Amino acid sequence: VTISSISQLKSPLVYDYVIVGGGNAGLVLANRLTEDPSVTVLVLEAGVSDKGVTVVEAPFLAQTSTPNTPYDWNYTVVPQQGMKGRTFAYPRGHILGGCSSVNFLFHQFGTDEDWDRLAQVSGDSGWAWSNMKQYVQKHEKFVPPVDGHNTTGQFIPSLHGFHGEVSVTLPAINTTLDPFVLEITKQSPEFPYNEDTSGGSQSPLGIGFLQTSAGGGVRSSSSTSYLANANNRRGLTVVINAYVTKLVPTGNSHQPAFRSVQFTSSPGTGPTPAGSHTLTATARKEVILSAGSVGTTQILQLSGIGNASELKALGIKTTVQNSDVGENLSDHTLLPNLFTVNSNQTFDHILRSSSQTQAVLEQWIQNKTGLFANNVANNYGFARLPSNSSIFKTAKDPSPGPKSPHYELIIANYYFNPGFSTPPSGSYMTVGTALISPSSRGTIKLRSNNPFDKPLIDPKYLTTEFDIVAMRESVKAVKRFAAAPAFKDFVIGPYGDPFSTANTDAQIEDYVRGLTTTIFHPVGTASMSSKSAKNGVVNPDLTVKGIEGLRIIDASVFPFVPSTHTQGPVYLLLKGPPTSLNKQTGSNISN
Ligand SMILES: Cc1cc2nc3c(=O)[nH]c(=O)nc-3n(C[C@H](O)[C@H](O)[C@H](O)COP(=O)(O)OP(=O)(O)OC[C@H]3O[C@@H](n4cnc5c(N)ncnc54)[C@H](O)[C@@H]3O)c2cc1C
Repeated sequence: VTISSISQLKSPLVYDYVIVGGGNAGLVLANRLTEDPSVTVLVLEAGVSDKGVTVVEAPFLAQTSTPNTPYDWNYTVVPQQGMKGRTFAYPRGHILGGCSSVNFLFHQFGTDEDWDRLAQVSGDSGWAWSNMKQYVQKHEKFVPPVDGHNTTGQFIPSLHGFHGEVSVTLPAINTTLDPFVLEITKQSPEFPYNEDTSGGSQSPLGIGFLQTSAGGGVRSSSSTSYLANANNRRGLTVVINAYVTKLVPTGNSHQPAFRSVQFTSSPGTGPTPAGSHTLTATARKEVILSAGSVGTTQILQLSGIGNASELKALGIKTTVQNSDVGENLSDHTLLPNLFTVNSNQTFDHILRSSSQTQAVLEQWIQNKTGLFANNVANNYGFARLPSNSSIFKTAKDPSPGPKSPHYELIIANYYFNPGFSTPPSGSYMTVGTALISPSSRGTIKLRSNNPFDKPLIDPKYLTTEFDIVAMRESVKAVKRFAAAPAFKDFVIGPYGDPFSTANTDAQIEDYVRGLTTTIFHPVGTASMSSKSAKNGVVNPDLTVKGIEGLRIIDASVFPFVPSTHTQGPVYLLLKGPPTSLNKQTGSNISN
C-alpha cells in the first residue's frame, strides 16, 4: 500500500528490503521483489503523489511539470565553464515514479553496442544485449496510437514487447511537418528513414517516428505500471514525503555493512519540522539505493561513503573510502535550434491562445485525445560524424561502436525551447540537437553536511574538444536538414541571434556554448566496474564495493551514458542480472 506520511508507519520498522527512492528504478524493483508474497519491502520516497496531476498525466504537458514545480527537486548546475559560466535548472522528479513521471516520455533501449560495452567493462556477460533483449518483452507493452491509424512501417513489431508493464506508443496526431520530414528521408542520404529507432540490434541511425511511454493518451510511468500492478500486495509498503537523510552503519570495522536507513518527513510535509523527528528502518537482507544519480550520490556521501579528505572537510566521518563516488558524471546536452516557418498550422497558434489551449485541455480531459495526448515531437533521429572527421585524429571516438550515434535530432512542430515560453507572434519549427556520446565528465559533491542542502552539480559540459566539435557539427547538420528541397516553401530561416548569424565554426561554437543546456540524462556517479577493478563504486551485481547489505539500482551505475534517452535503459537495468538478489529472495527478479 502507498501511505502519505511517515507517522502512519507502525513499529518495528524491519523489512526484508528497504528501497530508498520510489522513482523509475525503485518502483520496478519493489514490484519484482514482492512477487514473492513472503517478502516484505519498504519504499521511502521523498516526493509527492502523482495521482491526478494533469501536467504529469498528459504527455504534451510534461514540459510544464518541471522546472521549479513541487514535482521537481529544483536543482541547478554550478556555473559551467564550457558554457560561458552559465548556470541553469537541472530537473529531477520529486514524485512517485521519479523522473519517469516528469520526463518527456521518449522511450528507447540503447544500442546493442552500449550493452556489449557494459558487459565488457563489468566483466559480466549478463549485461550483453544477447541476454538483455529478453527483458524488452517483459517490460514493454506496445499499444496502438490513440487515433488507431495503421502503424505499418512506423515501427518493427519483432523488436518490441506487447505484454509487459509500461505502455509504449506512436504519435497519433498528424502535424504539418510530418510529410516534409518523410520527404527529406527519401531525398537525402544524410537523413535516411529508419523504421525503428528504439535500439538493440537495429541501429537507431536515421530519422523515424518517436516511441513514447504512454497509452490511451496518458503517461505510463513506473508508478502507473509497476507500482499500480503491485500496490495491493501485503508485503509492500510505499511511503511518500519520506526524506532519507543517511544510511546507518550496521557492520564492524573489518566488514562495513549498511542495513539501516535514517529518514524524516520531507521539508514542509510533516507535523514536526523535517529533521527534528527521525526514524530508522532496518533491512533483514538489503538496503537498495534507487534515489537516482543525484540522490544516491548525495546519500552515499552523507553516510561517509566517498572521498575521505572531501568528506572530512565537511565534518563527515568516513566509513568507507571510495574516491569514485560522485565522479564520472556523464550527461547529454540539448540545444533547441529554432526556425521560422511559413504555416499557420504549427502548435504555436494553439499555445499562445488561452481559449485554444483550454479547448485542447478539455479534449484531453474528456476523451484523452488531441494535442495534449501526444508527445512534443513526432519525428526524431540519430546521426554520426563522418568517420573521416578530423576530430578523430586527436580524439578517440567516445561512442560504443559504428551503429551508435554521436548526436540526435528532435523535430518539433512549434517553438520547443524548455524554460522559455512561446514568442507572441510567428510560426516555428524546432530541430533540437543533443550530444549523445559525450566525453566530458563531471562531478556531484555535497555542499555541506546538511542533508537538506542541495548538492553541487557540475556536469562540466562541453569541456572536451570532441564534445564541442560534435555539437558544432550537429548544428551544421540541422542547417542542412532545414535547407533540404522538401522544405523550400515551408522553412523561412533560422530564428534569433546568434543562431541566424552563426556561420563560421567559431560563430557556431559560440552559439553552442551560449545556449546549450541539459537533456536530463545524468549517469555514472556510482559506476559499475568489474569485481576485481580498483576503480568504480558497484560490482556487476550492483552490490556496493567493500560494503555488505547495500546495493545501488538506478541510473548512477551506468559507467557510460547509453546512446539514447535513459529511462528505457534504467527499466532494463532492473530486469538485468542482480542474480544474488534473485537467489536470496527466491523471486524471479532476473527472469
Ligand atoms: C525533465 C526530464 C525529462 C526527461 N526526458 C526523458 C525522456 O524523454 N526519455 C527518457 O528516456 N529519459 C528522460 N529523462 C531521464 C530519465 O527519466 C531518467 O534517466 C530516469 O528516469 C532515472 O531513473 P532513476 O531511477 O535513476 O532515478 P529517478 O527516477 O529520479 O528516481 C529517484 C527517486 O528517488 C527519490 N529520492 C531522491 N533522493 C531521495 C531521498 N533523499 N530520500 C527519499 N527519496 C529520494 C526521488 O524523489 C525520485 O523519486 C528525463 C528526465 C527529466 C528530469
